[in-house]
Amino acid sequence: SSVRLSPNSLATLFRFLKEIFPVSSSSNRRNAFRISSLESFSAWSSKRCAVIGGSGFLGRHLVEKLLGKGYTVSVFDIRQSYELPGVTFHQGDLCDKQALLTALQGVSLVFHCASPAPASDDKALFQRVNIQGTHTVLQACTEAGVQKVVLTSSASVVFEGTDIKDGREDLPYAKKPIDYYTETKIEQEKLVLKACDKEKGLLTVAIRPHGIFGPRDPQLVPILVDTARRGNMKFIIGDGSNLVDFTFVDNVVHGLILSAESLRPESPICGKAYHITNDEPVRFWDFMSDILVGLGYAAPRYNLPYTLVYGLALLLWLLSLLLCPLVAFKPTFTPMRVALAGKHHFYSCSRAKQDMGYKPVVGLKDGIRRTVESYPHLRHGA
Ligand SMILES: NC(=O)C1=CN([C@@H]2O[C@H](COP(=O)(O)OP(=O)(O)OC[C@H]3O[C@@H](n4cnc5c(N)ncnc54)[C@H](OP(=O)(O)O)[C@@H]3O)[C@@H](O)[C@H]2O)C=CC1
Ligand SMILES: CC(C)CCC[C@@H](C)[C@H]1CC[C@H]2C3=C(CC[C@]12C)[C@@]1(C)CCC(=O)C[C@@H]1CC3
Repeated sequence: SSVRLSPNSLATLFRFLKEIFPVSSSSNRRNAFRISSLESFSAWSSKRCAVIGGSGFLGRHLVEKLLGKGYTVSVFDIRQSYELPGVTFHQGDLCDKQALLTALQGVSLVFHCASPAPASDDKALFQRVNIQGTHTVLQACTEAGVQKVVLTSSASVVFEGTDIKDGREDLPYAKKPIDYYTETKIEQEKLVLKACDKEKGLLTVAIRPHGIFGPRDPQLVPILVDTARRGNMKFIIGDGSNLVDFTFVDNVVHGLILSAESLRPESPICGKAYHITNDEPVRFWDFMSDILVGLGYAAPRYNLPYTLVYGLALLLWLLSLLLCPLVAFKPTFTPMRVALAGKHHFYSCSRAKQDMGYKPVVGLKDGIRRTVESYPHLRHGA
């Protein structure tokens, strides 16, 4: 195995030597001599990673799993939401290259999981963070001598609001993305995949999860419960037969780590995108009902025609735009949510199964149960 020299490699080597040759007991010294080749240096440094967006929902689950697998983790995020032994926090904006460079010292693997929340409708913010910011992340990775970048993209990059059944990765990117979030996730994925360059020693891959749920998820369950508490979860949009992928967070984490560990110059995954889901498409409204009933709320019962609800959502959204200088209101049923609730959108994971041996580690039923149990404060009557 080879070690690529980078502007940071001397500092990294120095830290490595300090770690394996501490001034200490004779048993430590014996250990130090056991790990004395360049190969072990390479193995050591490949266990040092950074999680950009590590304070977020997915990022934190990823950090916890990485620690359990013996990685040393640096978190880079605009906010610090927790503390954990073994994790170094670097608070900063990913558009700030200098701040990133500090966090990437000695790191060989970067997971990029940061994005503004999809519910925000701030075009400029999405462009700045997801496009310019990702460009800055890639520049910083190159300068810091990072060898692998794993992006959390989204299966939505191919979703235009019309049915997708068993969609594969070769579907074209959405020509009319449903919102700014999706529009900028497309550009972000393109940037990261294009940056894959074996000659320069930077390998990249994009993981595309869909509908992530699990403990501490800040959007799916809280939005659902909020809608139910306001008495608006009585209706099923469309006939209720549309199949959708929801992905338990542990499966996304598994896919991310698997891809990082499979990412080598000779691997077929370099510069490619991979769908990672639970691989168990489910009726959208059955999934919502399972969560609602699990938390003590009634399941939606009355069907409404899709086009009627979509039209109303569009009208409300336009009104909210027109009236925003006078009254600030955010409709629950945005056109994007209506499309996600009323259309088929499920994806094939066969590429991930074939190229990296992906298999979900937690089934849907189990994932739902664990999620419901993790929200005692959102139970009906709590
Ligand atoms: N949740 C889902 O269903 C899906 C998510 N994804 C992708 O997975 C990734 C993680 O999503 P998720 O965990 O749900 O999102 P979260 O919002 O929980 O996590 C994202 C984290 O990134 C931080 N962040 C935002 N902007 C910046 C910035 N400029 N610099 C540094 N950090 C920043 C956020 O801080 P703050 O909260 O303060 O903004 C947050 O801590 C995202 O890339 C998302 O696009 C893909 C498919 C589905
Ligand atoms: C009010 C109800 C009709 C729907 C409530 C649930 C929704 C909040 C969620 C159902 C599908 C989810 C989803 C995402 C966010 C939360 C939902 C809309 C994403 C847009 C998150 C970011 C992505 O990359 C794609 C996701 C698709 C599914």
